[in-house]
Amino acid sequence: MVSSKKKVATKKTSPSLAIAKKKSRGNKDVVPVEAPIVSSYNDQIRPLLDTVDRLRNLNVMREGIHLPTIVVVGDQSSGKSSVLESLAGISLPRGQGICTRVPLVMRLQRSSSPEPEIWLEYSDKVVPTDEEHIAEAIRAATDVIAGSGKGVSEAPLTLHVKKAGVPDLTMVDLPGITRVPVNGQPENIYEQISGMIMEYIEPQESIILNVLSATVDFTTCESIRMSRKVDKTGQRTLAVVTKADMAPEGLLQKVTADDVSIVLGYVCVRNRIGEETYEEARMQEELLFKTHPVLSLIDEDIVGIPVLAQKLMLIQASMIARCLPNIVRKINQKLDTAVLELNKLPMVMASTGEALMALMNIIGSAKESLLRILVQGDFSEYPDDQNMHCTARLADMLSQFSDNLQAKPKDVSEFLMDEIKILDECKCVGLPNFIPRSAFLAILSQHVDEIHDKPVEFINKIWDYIEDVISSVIAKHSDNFPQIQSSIKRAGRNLITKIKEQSVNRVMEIVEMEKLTDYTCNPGYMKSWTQKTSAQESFIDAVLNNGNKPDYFSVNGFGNVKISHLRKYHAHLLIPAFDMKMRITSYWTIVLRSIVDNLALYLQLSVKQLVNSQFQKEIVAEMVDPRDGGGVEKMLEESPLVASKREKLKNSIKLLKESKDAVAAIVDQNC
Ligand SMILES: Nc1nc2c(ncn2[C@@H]2O[C@H](COP(=O)(O)OP(=O)(O)OP(=O)(O)O)[C@@H](O)[C@H]2O)c(=O)[nH]1
Repeated sequence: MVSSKKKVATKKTSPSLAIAKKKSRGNKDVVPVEAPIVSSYNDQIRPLLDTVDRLRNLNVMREGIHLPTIVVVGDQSSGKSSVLESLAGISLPRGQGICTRVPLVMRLQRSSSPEPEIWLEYSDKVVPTDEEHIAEAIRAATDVIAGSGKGVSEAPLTLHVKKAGVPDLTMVDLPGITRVPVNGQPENIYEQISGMIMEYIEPQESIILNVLSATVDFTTCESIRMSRKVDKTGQRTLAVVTKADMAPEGLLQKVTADDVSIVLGYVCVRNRIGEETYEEARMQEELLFKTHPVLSLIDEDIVGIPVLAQKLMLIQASMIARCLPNIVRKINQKLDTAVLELNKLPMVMASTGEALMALMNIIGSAKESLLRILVQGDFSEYPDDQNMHCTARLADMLSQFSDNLQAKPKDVSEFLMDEIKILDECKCVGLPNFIPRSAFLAILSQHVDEIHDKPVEFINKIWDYIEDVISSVIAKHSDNFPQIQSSIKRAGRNLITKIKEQSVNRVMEIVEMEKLTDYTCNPGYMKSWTQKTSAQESFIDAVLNNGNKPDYFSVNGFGNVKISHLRKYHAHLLIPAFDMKMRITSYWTIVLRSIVDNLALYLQLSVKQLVNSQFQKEIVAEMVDPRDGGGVEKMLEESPLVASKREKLKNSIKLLKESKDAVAAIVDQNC
């Protein structure tokens, strides 16, 4: 009967992940008496599995190294736990509704002992159990981890099964995906479960065992949607179709059509039902696929738990062989980085002298950094942080200030009126064509008052910026001494406050000086004044003599200005007013430039002084100040942060070294 059966379904396994050997359905001997994953255990594969197992034992995943793992996913009640049970020949919690509420890592290990050893591990606890009580023990452990309700938890539970007839195969069973929370489940149950599933199936090293119930349309399965997100082409997805007995019609078409693109292929199974023993269940499965009028048409290479078991073993072995070189590389890389980081941590200091030395080193290296970024324009230490490219940022700020200072102010009064008013107030008995110096100084003072705040604002902004820079440089260089960071930063802040005060005074002096004296040796002044004043005669003519009485007149450097309001003034007031306007305009341009120049030079000088001497002095003074509990002494106590960092790094190094040893044999063999 078997030989006459038409084989229709084709297998889609990739050549590297070849399927298990065929078995005759007529031969009753193939029904396993123990767990089904037995038979051909390849001696070449065994060392690979052992290596990964050792790495898993060492918990190398803690270091962010993913190991090849079979991850079982499926919609709720699709039969995930039943499949695992069938594979391992043990009872797991099964039923309607959510049973698996935490990631269950199932580690099957072949053992030569006739007595199975079974134990659970979770939250540093080891709970021995036996075949009859596994389900109960898992339920109890799940309640401890995820609470007794219906909630889920990300903390894994590991079930070790050391038993004759099972190979080293590690699978992770995850909670079934549910869209709608059932009674007592949190509202975000879907997000919680799907997040957990994604975390397990995302690594390229994971093999996705997608459990699909024959009773549903595969294209609507949430687990398919999720696995396709991380494995678009289905290269690392294998589908197990459960409940073949419940929905035999159309199953053949479903697995043949492969609407959901599963490259590693499908295996249709019938799990244990009710109180059947595993032996009975396997026999029933065998019988079902052999005799059922529809199911018997499916290719025998893709039906039954024994086929699934063989297939998984080969897929896992092949995945391990493929991933191991990369795992070895990652272990070495992570080990190197951890050793380097540990070496960078400061020594534990035994005396004040050592602490002082360490402090001087911090100050010295911070000072060097500041010198490079603030004075020399060398930002190689911070290539990607533009804020720390200080000379450029300071130049930007200066040029912005210069533009802002020299921006033409909006004229509040009409053309020449300020000058006329001041001249009128400064008039005295004397010849009319002399401009009183007091009038010129008065108008100059008016101009200075208008811009007075800008240089002060600028200098404050500059020091605020430098304070930020100093603070990040200090933080970087004292990273290993968090216990003194606040004192050093305080010293930096105090220093900037002092410098700011001095600078503001200095800047105000620079500005005030401009009020008192009108002086420049800049030839540009005479040139500009001569140019501007040459239009004086025609201007006066347009205001006073032009019969057309024009309302506007074009003045060089001012554009078309209104002149109609000036007709009521006498020429002996208009002429000096025009002259004074041209003088003050020519002079003011020079004053503004000189303010910018002075500030720029002053800034350079103060930054240099800050870095070269004040910085070091201020920090040392702060750190040895006994009022503050002696900052240097604080360095003797290792900060808890560094201590825990040191501990963590040491643990990582130990684990990575052990992992390196664990893979060494395999690496040597393959070299
Ligand atoms: N008839 C039949 N019933 C099955 C088969 N596989 C599983 N079941 C039943 O389907 C129900 C759900 O199976 P489980 O194995 O608990 O499903 P699960 O996906 O682990 O469930 P959750 O972890 O709660 O999402 C149980 O009552 C099983 O007995 C099968 O092949 N045939």
